[in-house]
Amino acid sequence: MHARVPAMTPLSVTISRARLTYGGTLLFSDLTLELPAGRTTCLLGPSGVGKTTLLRILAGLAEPEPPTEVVTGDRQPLAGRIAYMAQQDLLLPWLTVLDNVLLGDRLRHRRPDPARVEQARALLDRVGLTGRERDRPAALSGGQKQRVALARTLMEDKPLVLMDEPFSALDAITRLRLQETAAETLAGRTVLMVTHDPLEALRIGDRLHVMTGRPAVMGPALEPSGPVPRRVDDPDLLAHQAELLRRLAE
Ligand SMILES: Nc1ncnc2c1ncn2[C@@H]1O[C@H](COP(=O)(O)OP(=O)(O)OP(=O)(O)O)[C@@H](O)[C@H]1O
Repeated sequence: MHARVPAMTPLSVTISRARLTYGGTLLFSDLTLELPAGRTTCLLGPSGVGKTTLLRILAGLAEPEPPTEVVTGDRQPLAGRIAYMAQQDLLLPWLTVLDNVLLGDRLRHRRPDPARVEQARALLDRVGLTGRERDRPAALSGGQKQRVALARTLMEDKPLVLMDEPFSALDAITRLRLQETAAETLAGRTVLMVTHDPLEALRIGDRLHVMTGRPAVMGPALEPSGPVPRRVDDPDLLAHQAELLRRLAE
């Protein structure tokens, strides 16, 4: 059975003229990034350039400076409409795998109804963790924990999904599989994903941006054609790979 995240109206989000200073160092100013509705945008760039910080601003976890503005397509605030998968898996060690996936429901003081439990089980199946529902996170490998965190993110019924290197702890084959799962289950969502892997970005991104420098600037969008997930031997993907590597090396 394929678990699909329920359909919802896609939401466009733009962060414009973003500015942030940490301890006297200007990380970026006048940084603008458009996230088209229902599309996956991938953000690449060297370590420390400020990718996570930009994600955290969108998630409401970092305070930007004026004149930063976050504008949504429906002009409603973003608060409460974001699913955020952080770099660390952030699973609660005292909860089972299944209850970690259902954490959002628990936090909203809702007893998960049987349909939600079924959806959580189906998502665990999709990420290859059937049979591990009753385990605690301590019994899982790093990659398995990351898969639970992915299932939890997919379980959240939010129009904007922020993912910070979601597949970094996975072996190459699991990584390819999970990229497919994510691309399929997140279809129709507006997604911003930070990754260090150009191939990953080219497989599942509709738009790719490279962020470089200090203060950081946002490179123009690279838009590989064709539906995602793209095959690793897709000629268009390979053609874009050279351009992406060139931008990263700049
Ligand atoms: N809370 C904070 N207080 C002070 N400095 C911070 C804070 N968070 C991040 N920084 C600094 O801001 C810069 C950007 O960090 P950020 O984590 O956004 O980079 P990144 O591009 O996501 O890096 P990586 O690819 O290594 O995850 C770094 O120099 C970091 O040390």
